[in-house]
Amino acid sequence: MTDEQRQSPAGPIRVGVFGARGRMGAEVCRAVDAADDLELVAAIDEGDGLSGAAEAGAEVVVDFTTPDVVMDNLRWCIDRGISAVVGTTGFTGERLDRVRGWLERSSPGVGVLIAPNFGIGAVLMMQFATKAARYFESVEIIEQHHPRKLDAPSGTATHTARLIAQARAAAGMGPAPDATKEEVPGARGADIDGVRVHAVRSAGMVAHQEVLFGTTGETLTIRQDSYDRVSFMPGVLLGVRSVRQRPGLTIGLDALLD
Ligand SMILES: NC(=O)C1=CN([C@@H]2O[C@H](COP(=O)(O)OP(=O)(O)OC[C@H]3O[C@@H](n4cnc5c(N)ncnc54)[C@H](O)[C@@H]3O)[C@@H](O)[C@H]2O)C=CC1
Ligand SMILES: O=C(O)C1=N[C@H](C(=O)O)C[C@H](O)C1
Repeated sequence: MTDEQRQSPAGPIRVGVFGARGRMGAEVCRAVDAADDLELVAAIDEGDGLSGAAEAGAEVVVDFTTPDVVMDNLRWCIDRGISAVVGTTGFTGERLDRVRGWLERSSPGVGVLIAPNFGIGAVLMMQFATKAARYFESVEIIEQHHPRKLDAPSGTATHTARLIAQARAAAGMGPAPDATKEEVPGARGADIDGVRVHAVRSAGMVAHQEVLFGTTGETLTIRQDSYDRVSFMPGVLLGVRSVRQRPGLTIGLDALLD
């Protein structure tokens, strides 16, 4: 990084992208390139080495890689005082605690935003589902994705299930009643904090989720569909523009939309 690069606080935000040749990373590179207030200074994928981002003076890194590598990437950013916007999945409670620990020991002002879903509709779908949770005895989540997705259930479905379980617990409700004996293991989906989650993988899909609630005589379905990865870009760019004003760890896009 040159002195000239360091001395441009009012200039465009200098952005690095990790996972730049992936489906999401490539879209993020295009979106950053097209934004007047952002400058794409590093586009890094597997095998490139991360140091190019520091050498180019990245102030914010956007990570869309894999659950296997994202923790090392984040540690690398935090150690160098680079803020990060993370869409990569795989964040358990234990992982989030580790990130918080790194941030407590980092230079002040480093922000990390980890969002299971950057789609505005998806954020609202999770909020609506959380609001509905206490009114319905039954709840099931059906997530549907493209068949090249590496993980199941999706980060969004896992996060939604946890939010619903917390809302039910706060209302004094336990898991949804279910008398079914599985004749084939997995027939009833995964159990996340007492909420059943079903993962569909199909050609022709991008990212979709339904939350199905049921009570006596009625059901409520809350559904969100991302038909194109551009749907995630307004949320990602909002994160890039905001993350340095939010030192520490922010989980989810909700706080940035208020
Ligand atoms: N939060 C959100 O809104 C969204 C999150 N995702 C998540 O983002 C992640 C990526 O998804 P896709 O782009 O579909 O996957 P992808 O497989 O198309 O892209 C991942 C990229 O990361 C690269 N990579 C692997 N190791 C790396 C390393 N050490 N350094 C730099 N690059 C590395 C791969 O070579 C690949 O190009 C997944 O976890 C997915 O679930 C996807 C869409 C939206
Ligand atoms: O891999 C994807 O495509 C997506 N991953 C995220 C997830 O696991 O929730 C977000 C969105 O569903 C797309």
